[in-house]
Amino acid sequence: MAAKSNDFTPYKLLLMTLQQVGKIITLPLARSQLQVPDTSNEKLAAELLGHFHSPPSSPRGPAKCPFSAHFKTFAKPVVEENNKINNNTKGQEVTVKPPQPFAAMPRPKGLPVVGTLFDLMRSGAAPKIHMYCDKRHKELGPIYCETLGSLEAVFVSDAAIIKHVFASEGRYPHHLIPEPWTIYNESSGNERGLFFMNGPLWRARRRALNKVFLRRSAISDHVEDFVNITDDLMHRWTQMRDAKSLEVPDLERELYNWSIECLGDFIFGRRMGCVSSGVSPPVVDDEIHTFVQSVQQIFVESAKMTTVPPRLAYYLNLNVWKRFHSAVTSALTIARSLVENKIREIVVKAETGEPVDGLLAKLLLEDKIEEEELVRIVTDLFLAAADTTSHSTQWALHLLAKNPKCQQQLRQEIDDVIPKGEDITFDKLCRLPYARAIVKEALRLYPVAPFLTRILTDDVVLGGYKVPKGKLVLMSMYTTGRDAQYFEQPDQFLPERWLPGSTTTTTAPPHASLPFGSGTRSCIGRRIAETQMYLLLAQAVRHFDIESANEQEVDITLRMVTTPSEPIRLRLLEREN
Ligand code: HEM
Repeated sequence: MAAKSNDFTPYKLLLMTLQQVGKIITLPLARSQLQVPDTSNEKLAAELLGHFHSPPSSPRGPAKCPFSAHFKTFAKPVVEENNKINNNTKGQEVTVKPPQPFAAMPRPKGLPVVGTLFDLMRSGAAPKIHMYCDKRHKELGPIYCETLGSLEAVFVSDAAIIKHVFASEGRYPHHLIPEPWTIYNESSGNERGLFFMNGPLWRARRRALNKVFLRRSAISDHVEDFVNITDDLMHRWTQMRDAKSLEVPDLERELYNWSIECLGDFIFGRRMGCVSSGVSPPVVDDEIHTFVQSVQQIFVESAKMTTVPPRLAYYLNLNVWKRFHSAVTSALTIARSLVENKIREIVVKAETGEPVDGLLAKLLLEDKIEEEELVRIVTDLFLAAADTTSHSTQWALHLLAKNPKCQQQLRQEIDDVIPKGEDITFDKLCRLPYARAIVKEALRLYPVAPFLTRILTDDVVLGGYKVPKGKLVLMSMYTTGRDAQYFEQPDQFLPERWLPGSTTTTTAPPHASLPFGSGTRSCIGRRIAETQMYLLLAQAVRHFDIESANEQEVDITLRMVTTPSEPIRLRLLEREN
């Protein structure tokens, strides 16, 4: 792609740099640009809820299935009255004063043009923006407005206000799209998949995909394959551990490949070859190998553009932009070929009267989504799935490694629900409340998307201030998840806080921890991701006693998503099975 360097003056370049540097902060928020279920799917949600086994009841109400909170958001959108009543954080109703103008909202002092951008740079820039905003909330309260370069946003860390943001998101929720991806789409005239769509098209596609992604049978049919993939990974880890340190090299890549393998199985109905059961590298054909590498590269290069303003990188055709551009193009090209092959297979089957099923067949034949659009949807599903699931699983394993008692309790639960030698099924995975609590707790402490984003589609009163339509709202989920008013000992890993009857059972409102977002644009892959994570954690503690080999505290570094500041190192001591 040619650089658009015409019409440049040094002054323009400087101005553009200042403007664009401000946008760097949009990048770590990237994951929150993905989202969605559909409020109109009440029937589907009710049907799905009906299918689930109910775990024991909690002090806060009747028993819930692991996914019920998620589906209920589709079934019954919350609507609150805007100006008359406000819920405080304890859920009590308080009469509020008439709303104040937007200009009265607390703001940090900043410079003209760049706002407080230099404060952010001094605090570690984009990779540490979750900490920067956490500090701001402590100074300015649960709602404030800040201008960082060219980006003005309202930051919110109060569960009741967050709930109200989602209740006001309207029929077509709007979120922030990461800038490199917007530029790629604009410059190549390329349209993209679900999380780049907006308005009625997004809604129609989301409804079609909800039917596949949220149906119990859609996931349960794949659990056997997920079990085989995870078994292979465990065998591989057993064999590939370093003889002395017992560590698995490059855990991040191992989990990344596992997450791609599971999603590939879900979408294409076949193994991709990214996970082998032995030490040797997986036998994977060149096309899939390049696809996986390209998808990963897209994240690596996007993350680098948190320090180089993306539009500047694009205009100057910098190497980082060239690599990003070529990775996206390559991923789209290979996704096209994978989808085309699958379509050919479906057509042949349909012609010979063989039953055709699976995600692509449904979208193609029932929902009449065209091939080109399917390519975009599939590519973006891989983008949304791979890093999120692998990093979340990595954090959960790290926390387990540091908490041997939790490992033991998980092992006990698994042995009770799935005695050794019995098949692992979706139903049984739904009956592991402690595994579920571990995942919830890991995601509370390390939310993949530390900020959820919405661009307001109407004027809304938030926290007593009139916020005009079109404003960007960033919900600081990292801060809310670690807020002592919601969670006792907020920095401690205490999975039992999510279980009924424990001394630490949380009474936090649901919007205090939303790792998969909320409302009609929340994560469509939640059930797949959770199923995969329960399975992997269960298998891992069955096979190994896990110890942490990290010598110092592992911190968060945002690289588009919440990632560890140094590689997670696990020592895997094989257990007698
Ligand atoms: C632990 C793993 C995962 C986490 C923590 C996660 C988290 C999220 C979050 C926070 C959002 C934005 C929600 C909002 O703004 O309300 C989102 C959206 C999305 N996620 Fe996930 N996700 C995960 C796995 C997956 C998987 C496995 C897939 C695909 C199968 C997926 C596909 C998507 C898509 C397509 C969207 C955008 C939906 C839309 O715009 O309609 N995610 N995810």
